[in-house]
Amino acid sequence: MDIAQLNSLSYEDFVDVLGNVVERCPLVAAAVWSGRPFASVSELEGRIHQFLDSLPESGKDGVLRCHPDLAGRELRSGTLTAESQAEQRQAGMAALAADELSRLARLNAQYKRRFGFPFVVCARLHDAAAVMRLLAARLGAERAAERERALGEVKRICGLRLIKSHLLPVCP
Ligand SMILES: NC(=O)NC1=NC(=O)NC1=O
Repeated sequence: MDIAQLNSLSYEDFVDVLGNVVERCPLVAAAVWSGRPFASVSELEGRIHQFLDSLPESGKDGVLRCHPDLAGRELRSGTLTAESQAEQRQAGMAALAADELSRLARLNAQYKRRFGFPFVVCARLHDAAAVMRLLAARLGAERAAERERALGEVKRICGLRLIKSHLLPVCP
């Protein structure tokens, strides 16, 4: 699908196509539909970023809270979205040893207690060791800075999902 076809979609079809570029937040696609026609998918991506940045802190926290834990119960129960499933598997989350799994679960729980939202990273860009290192390092961050850092990861995940949907050129 090219940008002209995207611009011609009803908001229902637009949300069908783009509803999960931000994990479990179809509101984002539904909101940016108002901004069509987009000159390019990069412009669309920019509108998504603007929408996310415009949210109040509670809204940003809400977006983050829609993200499933890495190697969490949803990966184990097979209830992840297709995108998350592929991303987490690529980062080696389905192949962790028992001790790595329990360390990750402990760090995730510690992170959630501290920040009130889950640790979010663009899993496709890291392997399991890097994920652990990032999580341990970010535990010490200040809350407002960590919220922005996590939202940056949501934007990276969104960009890769736009590429996967053949909408965003590989080298934007
Ligand atoms: N908590 C997370 O970071 N989750 C995820 N990151 C991804 O890239 N895919 C996920 O499901």
